[in-house]
Amino acid sequence: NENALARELERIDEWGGVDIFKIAEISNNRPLTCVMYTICQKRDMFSKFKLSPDKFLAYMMTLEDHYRDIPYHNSLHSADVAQSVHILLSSDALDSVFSELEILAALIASAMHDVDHPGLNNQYQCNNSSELALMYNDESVLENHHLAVGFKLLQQDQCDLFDHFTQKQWQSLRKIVIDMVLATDMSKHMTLLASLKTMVETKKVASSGVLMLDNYTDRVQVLQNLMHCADLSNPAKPIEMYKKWNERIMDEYWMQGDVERAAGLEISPMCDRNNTSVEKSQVMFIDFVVHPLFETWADLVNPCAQEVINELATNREYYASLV
Ligand SMILES: CC(=O)CCCOc1nc(Oc2ccc3c(c2)CO[B-]3(O)O)c(Cl)cc1C#N
Ligand SMILES: [Mg+2]
Ligand SMILES: [Zn+2]
Repeated sequence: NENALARELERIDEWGGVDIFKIAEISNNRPLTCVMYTICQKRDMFSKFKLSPDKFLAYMMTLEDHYRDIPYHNSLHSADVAQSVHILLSSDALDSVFSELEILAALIASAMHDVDHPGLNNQYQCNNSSELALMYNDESVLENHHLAVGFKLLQQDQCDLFDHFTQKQWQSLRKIVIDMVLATDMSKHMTLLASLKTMVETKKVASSGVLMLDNYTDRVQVLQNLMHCADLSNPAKPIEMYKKWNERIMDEYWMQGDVERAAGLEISPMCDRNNTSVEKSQVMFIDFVVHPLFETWADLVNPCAQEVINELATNREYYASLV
């Protein structure tokens, strides 16, 4: 079934072009390793950075093994985010805006960004004074954990993908990955979106139509918002995929609610299986979070994201019609 896998991965450059669920089925449940290997091959990363394919595969499989077998935050989701990041990075408005190292860092960040997610969110970690909340002082608890695990695994001998990098290359890659994964903490959403809006208002565009980003702060802000868009891209994908992702996130949220109810804790938003309207939650999530973010992103890379905005609007109407 290698050629079945190759065929399924052919449309990896298209938004919604790849059925991650099918990739998981035909790859013996290695969607993250397959998607990351394919993307890095297509972007010629192995020769650009002299990456060892063996170490790359060893690291990706180890990273994939450290995603838990939970309904949503498993390696399917990180494979999906990696593919979405790959496509968003290919927007014409971002053509040759980011260096190859920044692109590599963005891809590594997407693969790493939810590793070892316990299926119990930051609110639960803090309310429950968990080991992780204690470790990270209630600040972006899970996101700090994803990074710590992701980088720790890199240190294993057979996985040490960047051991030949110069100090400068390694420090640059590490800082971008940290800044991008920390930005996936939803408590940072409003700040991130505000910075994106400011950037859109003051954006400098070259005559060729590509964005002019002349300092690290601006560059990393675009990468952080790009990653955040990819992380929240389910509602902007073909409806059949969106519905599957939605079932999975609700299963995970309801499992958390069951744990909170049993522990006598206040049940987190959307986590009470006895009184959550799935459809209403999605309409609100799109109206208050996803659409404002994608609309601003579309303004930044105008007109590249128009098709994505249309898909999001169609999907919003689908759920609104069921409310
Ligand atoms: C059908 C979907 O659209 C599922 C996307 C996630 O659905 C939500 N996610 C939310 O917040 C997070 C967004 C990103 C992430 C996390 C939480 C933890 O790890 B992660 O980086 O994947 C909030 Cl507040 C609401 C919904 C809803 N519905
Ligand atoms: Mg996360
Ligand atoms: Zn995520």
